[in-house]
Amino acid sequence: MKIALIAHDRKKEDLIHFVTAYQPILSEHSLYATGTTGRRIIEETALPVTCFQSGPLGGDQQIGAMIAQNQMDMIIFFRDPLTAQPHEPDITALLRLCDVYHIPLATNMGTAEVLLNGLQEGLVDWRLIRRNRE
Ligand SMILES: O=C(CO)COP(=O)(O)O
Repeated sequence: MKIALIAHDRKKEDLIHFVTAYQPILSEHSLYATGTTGRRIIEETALPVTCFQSGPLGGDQQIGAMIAQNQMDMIIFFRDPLTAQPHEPDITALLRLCDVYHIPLATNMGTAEVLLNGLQEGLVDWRLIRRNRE
């Protein structure tokens, strides 16, 4: 499964803790991330991550493009709801594409845990069928 990991600056620490805790599950999948988030994960875990541009420089849009091409299966995006982001339109566009293409999306740790446990249980296997059909 192709999973994108994204965190705003004040949520990066939370994401590192989450990724560390769920490393056994995440290591079975292909991981993608916006630039700074991805580099932090690579530095602090043993997981391989394909890094896109930093979010404000187009990383959210690159992940959105993968969704539009049916090449992304899940988004874990720890947003900071208390800080204005210069690239807010890109963030909104990414979340919108998740809804357009029915891509499972978690924007906080509670939901992310449910998603990864569901992934383990096979609840997202329909994505593989859908991705391989096109
Ligand atoms: O801004 C982001 C998502 O909108 C995250 O980008 P970075 O991972 O480069 O910090």
